[in-house]
Amino acid sequence: EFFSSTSSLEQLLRTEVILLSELQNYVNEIKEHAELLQSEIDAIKAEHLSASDSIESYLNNPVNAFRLIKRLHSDWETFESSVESEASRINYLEAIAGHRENLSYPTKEDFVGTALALTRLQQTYQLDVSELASGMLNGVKYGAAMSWQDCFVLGQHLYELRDYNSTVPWLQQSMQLLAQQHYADEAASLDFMEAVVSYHQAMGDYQNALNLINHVLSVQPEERLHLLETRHQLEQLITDGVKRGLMHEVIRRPGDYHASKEFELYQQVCREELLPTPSAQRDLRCRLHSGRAGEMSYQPYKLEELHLDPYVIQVHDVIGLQDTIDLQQVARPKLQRSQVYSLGGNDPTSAKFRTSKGTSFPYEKHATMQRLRRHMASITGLNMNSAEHLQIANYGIGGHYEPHMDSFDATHDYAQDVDDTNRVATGIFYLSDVEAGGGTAFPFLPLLVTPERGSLLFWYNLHRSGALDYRTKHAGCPVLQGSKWIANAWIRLKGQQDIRPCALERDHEISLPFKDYN
Ligand SMILES: O=C(O)CCC(=O)C(=O)O
Ligand SMILES: [Fe+2]
Repeated sequence: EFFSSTSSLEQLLRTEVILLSELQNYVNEIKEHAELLQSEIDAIKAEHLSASDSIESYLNNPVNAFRLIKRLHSDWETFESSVESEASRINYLEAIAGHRENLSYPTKEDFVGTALALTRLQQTYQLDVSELASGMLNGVKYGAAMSWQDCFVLGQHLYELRDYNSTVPWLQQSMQLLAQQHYADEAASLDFMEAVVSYHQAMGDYQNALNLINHVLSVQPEERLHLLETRHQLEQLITDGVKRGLMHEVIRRPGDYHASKEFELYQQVCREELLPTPSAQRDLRCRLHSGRAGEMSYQPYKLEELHLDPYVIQVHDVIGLQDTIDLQQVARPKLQRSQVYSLGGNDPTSAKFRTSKGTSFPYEKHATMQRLRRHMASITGLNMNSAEHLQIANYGIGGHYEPHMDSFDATHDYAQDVDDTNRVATGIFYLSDVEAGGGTAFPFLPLLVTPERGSLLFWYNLHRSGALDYRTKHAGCPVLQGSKWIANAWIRLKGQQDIRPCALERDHEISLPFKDYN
């Protein structure tokens, strides 16, 4: 599976480079073959030219007569068979068949994944489909433009997924691009547009159906009279304000998280529409923190408070560029599609709401990881003996992790867990910058943390009483541009009793309203 991380997409690019060179070989060979045939054609043409002066005297020459007969008797057959058994074609097809076995190819799941990722980006960041299709983001050109076929295939796919609201703008964009092609006025293009009219009609998107019919009729008013009837019906439906069709039939399931208030908050935080209030920011400080004595204290940490209650900090320049590169390098060959613990079950599975690739290591495995552990210990003062393995993850374009708690609720089966206590705190080392999107969002605070290479984001998931602090629900916003690398350090409660003593008073009420916010 390739779509979920940038690292594995590189393999697909390699596949394409090889396929391209095979195709180039094939083209070179057929060009050579074509040149050979051309020289034969030229020779025969020259012969015909000399014959054209006087056909009779030409044919009266026994040599010419022999040559004509010989050509038609055997040469033309040779041409035919040389076309028929063109070695280059066979070589090409054989080479490609061989590559099918050995090279990396995307699967249907990859295709679905990228299509979903594109619409996720479009929806989360409310991108303009025509801008996105033209390879622009916020007015900046970031990539190649999509063709009308690209947009159509994407729209068709979303249609199959019954995401009609996402289908509409892509089909609309596809038809607009088609109308700009030099072959737009040809019958085949207009037939295609007519077919797309039926899609819009079926969805109940009458306005786009009508616009498209009007366009087709404006190009071929005489030939497409059969559309007048449909046009009339559509106009009637629009005037009557009829709401019918697939778009209106999808019933929002009551538990549809993507339609919830919480999810809307999350998306607003990702878009930076929802920012911390000035009063929440007033008491925040940046300070130098010398860290726990005896640990990595040769240089004070640059600690920035992001939120006081719950306590969230970002510590800048904790590890160097080379460390982040090392960790990516070590993780790269081991990346697997990230798993999540699904509700009710303790078996991890891959899910649409978390698309990234990850792998984990015991800290002892690598000197850089041991350094991360000592930094964590020094900065937080917590006992790292109860830390889980370091988890390194990579998100590709559109990669995200929807809002979740890192700590476990009452359904967690500790009997199946190597550790028997909850995750008291989370540390995220950012191993890369992200060019656009991909922030860590806390919808309830509200807070968006920008990934900054070498920095550490840290917060407590639990109240001092040990109860879950629901305000720390957080998410990885979709990556809009770039490749996001993080290393997660989860610290368990065991062994922290003297460091962060349990509060005796009930301190968790404050976060209860966020428990089932939705
Ligand atoms: O990617 C992020 O910014 C957050 C990741 C996260 O929350 C997790 O892996 O548990
Ligand atoms: Fe998390």
